Amino acid sequence: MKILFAAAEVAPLAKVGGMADVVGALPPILRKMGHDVRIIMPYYGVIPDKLKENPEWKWKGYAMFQEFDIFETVLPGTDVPLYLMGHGSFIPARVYGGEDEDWRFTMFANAVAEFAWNYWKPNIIHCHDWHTGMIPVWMHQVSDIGTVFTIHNLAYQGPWKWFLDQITWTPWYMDAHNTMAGAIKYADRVNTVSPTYAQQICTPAYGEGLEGLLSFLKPWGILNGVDTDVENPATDAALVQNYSIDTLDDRLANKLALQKELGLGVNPRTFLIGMVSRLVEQKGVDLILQILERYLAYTDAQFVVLGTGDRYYESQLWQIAARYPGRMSAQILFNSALSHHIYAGSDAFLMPSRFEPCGISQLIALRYGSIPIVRRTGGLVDTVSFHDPINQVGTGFSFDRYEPLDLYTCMVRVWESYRYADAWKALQQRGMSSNFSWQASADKYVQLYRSIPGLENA
Ligand SMILES: Nc1ncnc2c1ncn2[C@@H]1O[C@H](COP(=O)(O)OP(=O)(O)O[C@H]2O[C@H](CO)[C@@H](O)[C@H](O)[C@H]2O)[C@@H](O)[C@H]1O
Repeated sequence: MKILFAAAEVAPLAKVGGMADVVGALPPILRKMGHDVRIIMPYYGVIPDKLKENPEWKWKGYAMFQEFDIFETVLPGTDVPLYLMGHGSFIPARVYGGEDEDWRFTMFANAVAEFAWNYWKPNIIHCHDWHTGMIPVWMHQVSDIGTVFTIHNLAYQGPWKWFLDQITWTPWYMDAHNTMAGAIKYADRVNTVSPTYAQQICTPAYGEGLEGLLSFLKPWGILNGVDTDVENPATDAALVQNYSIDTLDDRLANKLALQKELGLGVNPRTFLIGMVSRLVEQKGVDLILQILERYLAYTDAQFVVLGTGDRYYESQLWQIAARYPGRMSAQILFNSALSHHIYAGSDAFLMPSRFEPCGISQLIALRYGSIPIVRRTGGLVDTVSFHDPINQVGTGFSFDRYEPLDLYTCMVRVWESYRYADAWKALQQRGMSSNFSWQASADKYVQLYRSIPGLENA
């Protein structure tokens, strides 16, 4: 099967969150399974520094009255052909933001459609989030190119139809009020990234206004995986000490190094909670802010947070950290190496999300032996099971209601459980041996592609 992945983020070249991990990890596996998978993404100003060789110029096309260039290279560390769509609006060193964001990504979507019509024709274009949402709308009447639309974040729905009408060609049949709604309505198949979230978005509580459409279409839920080559504590070059499930005691060196690196009190037995996250409403930061000071006052725990996002959350976390020197560190930046220090050095990993399509951070935490503390929602339900110390089952701690008290009591429970070193070690080992490799997900994506009429045997 010929499959073209189109996305705004692809790891390791341009990553803001988990979508980049997915689009960076799934194509190499599908390629190993024998499919001709290629990726297309915008040629951001940050990319040239991350490539060893200059990409080769291949083709010039036109989209929304703009000329764009197509360059070809391979996704670093893989044999997956990668096409970079070059246009002046993508040169600034950012992925999202800016006043032209809606226009810029709609033009990218249009360029991908032109590319697929005129340069390399796939059987399927696999689109990710609203940035590529107009592709299924335009391809709706093209019989030999199918479309799959994957929802990573339903909260961002892209430009409204009236704006699309002004900037681009919206087909006469497009009966949808914004880009995301159009993608959902006209894609041949729609999925999201976990079975539980696939059900939740069919309800008003999680559907972001699209629950009617979604409950009618019943999206597939295919769980994300984790890239086991990249996210591997036994080989991770960012760590001061590599370790595995069999050499778990070696892990401690990473905790001591993290405490030192971030100016926390260096003590092997002090319970250390880590968090690596976009600092946005979705991730439950408001809940944390309501209880954090009380928690730091009641326990001796340390807390490290790495992330960027909403200015209010950034400054609140920073201010609390300033009030608790040696106990808390707020790192308001994006830094992959530091994120790995946190996964490897923290005892527990906090993710009290308001909603969570799947979540990759908790999967990385499990692999690195940091015990997830999660709210039972979306993909967190499907990936973290409740720790029961008596029966020695489960991989993490969770709470149900989106309430500060529920998070607080859960975090106190975790702090107390940490004192039982043997049970804690067994819990870490169960987490580290859970299997969330991409292969199972890749098999399901192939099933999804083949469920499109005409592609049964492709
Ligand atoms: N400041 C920082 N520095 C370094 N690394 C950082 C960082 N902030 C975040 N990261 C990294 O970004 C990734 C976050 O991925 P998640 O899937 O957990 O959440 P996200 O909401 O971004 O993804 C969305 O898309 C994915 C993919 O489908 C879904 O799993 C998820 O539920 C959905 O919200 C992790 O690899 C994490 O380590």
